[in-house]
Amino acid sequence: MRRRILVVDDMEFNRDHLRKVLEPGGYDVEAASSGVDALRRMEEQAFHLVITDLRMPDMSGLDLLSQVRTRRYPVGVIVLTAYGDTTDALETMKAGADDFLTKPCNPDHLLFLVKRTMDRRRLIDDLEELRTRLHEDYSFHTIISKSPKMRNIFDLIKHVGPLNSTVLILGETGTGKELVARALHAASSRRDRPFVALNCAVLNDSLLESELFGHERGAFTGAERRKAGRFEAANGGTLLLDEIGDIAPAMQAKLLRVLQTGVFERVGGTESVKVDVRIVAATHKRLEDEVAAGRFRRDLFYRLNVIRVEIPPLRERREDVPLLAMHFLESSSGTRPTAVKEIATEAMQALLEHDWPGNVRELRNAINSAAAFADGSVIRPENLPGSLAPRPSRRPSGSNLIDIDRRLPELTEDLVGQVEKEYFQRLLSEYRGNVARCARHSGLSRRSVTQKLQKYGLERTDFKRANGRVPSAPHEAEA
Ligand SMILES: Nc1ncnc2c1ncn2[C@@H]1O[C@H](COP(=O)(O)OP(=O)(O)OP(=O)(O)O)[C@@H](O)[C@H]1O
Repeated sequence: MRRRILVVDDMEFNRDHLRKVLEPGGYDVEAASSGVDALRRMEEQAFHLVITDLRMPDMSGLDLLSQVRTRRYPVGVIVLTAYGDTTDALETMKAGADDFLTKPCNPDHLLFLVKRTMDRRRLIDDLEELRTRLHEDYSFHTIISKSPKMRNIFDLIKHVGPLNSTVLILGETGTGKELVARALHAASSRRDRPFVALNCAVLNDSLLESELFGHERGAFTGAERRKAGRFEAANGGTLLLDEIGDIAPAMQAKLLRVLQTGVFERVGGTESVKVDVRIVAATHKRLEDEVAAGRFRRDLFYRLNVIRVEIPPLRERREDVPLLAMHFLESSSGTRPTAVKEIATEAMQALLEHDWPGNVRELRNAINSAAAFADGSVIRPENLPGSLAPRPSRRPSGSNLIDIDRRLPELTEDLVGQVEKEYFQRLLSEYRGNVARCARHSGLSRRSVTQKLQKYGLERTDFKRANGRVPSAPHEAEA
């Protein structure tokens, strides 16, 4: 589907100019001669983007922007400002514009910003759609993902959730194992009964035993009353045994017995207690290796490994990074006085390139901390934790706000240059140096792509063997 853009300008010449650039770029363009005219058209049909002039006689671009945001039209807005007017540029961003562009517009720059804004908007729409779908389909805890591997897991949850079978969840730390366990519980008929979780790795053997099975009065010093364990607490519901790969052999034997018979005794007691509990076990370890090494009982492994869910690490589903980042940004903004609403392209690039050894938890923490450090409504690369910080040369020098204000056009151009260069590096990498395919993907002509490669000193032959990763620029590799 071609994307629809509404151009708003009181000068016919400017409207025509924008149309001439945007239509060959693959967009459908409608033009309005005033803010009022624009709002009327938006009532009648949906647009993907509005590009508006700032200064217009009846209603200014800022007023139009404020109407668009008040009426909650799901549309990106780019404002055209006069060259060198940094105050206007800042005002428009503060008022909620997605971007601004100084006049006269450079066609390539305009197309680049339009695509970037549309991509960002699409991300927000995807997130909304995912949320609605998750709510409708599963109505369980919010697991944000659009990766095919995770979607297979969603299907699995839907199918095996209602069964009583034991489930083994494998995945690195922070990949969302507990979320999946909760989702399984929510998808079962046990959903109105308790979901109980216990991290088996943090307790020593005897504490773990009494936590799991409870104890009788006087079972050990300090046991003044009978206490039910997690198995009893989870009766009728689901028990998540987290880090199951860390439990000692004696405890493995006791667990096996409960799984076989559904019966156990409290510590210090002789009475048999019978419970109806669905077991979900999780671990970051490769349990087969533990079995092979003699550290984990083979029979217990088979008991647990009835249905198996393997959650991929975040670095193997990088397409989830922007969605998750926006999700955490939105959920963290509720507690802050000034909402941080956006992640600058360069910061998003750093997020996309990081390997995330702590997976989604690390990403959540990074976004929360970056939002706390952000100066305005945008997370910039320098707000990210140290492990993600970009090379110092990318940062705008001069921390003084007035200095930055003065240099905003230059800094913006610089930043756009960096982003554009990275964009073309990624394109080349994705299409292994094939200019025709890069052109098709970006919507630019082959000639424009070739010019960009020359501008940024990119050699397409360097990318012929690249496989999805951006090779370092020659000077960076030497550094
Ligand atoms: N797909 C996801 N969508 C939204 N939030 C997620 C997702 N995956 C993980 N999270 C969040 O990341 C954090 C870590 O998730 P969780 O505790 O489920 O991971 P885990 O694999 O059980 O970690 P560990 O092995 O360290 O116990 C939680 O705050 C969780 O809500």
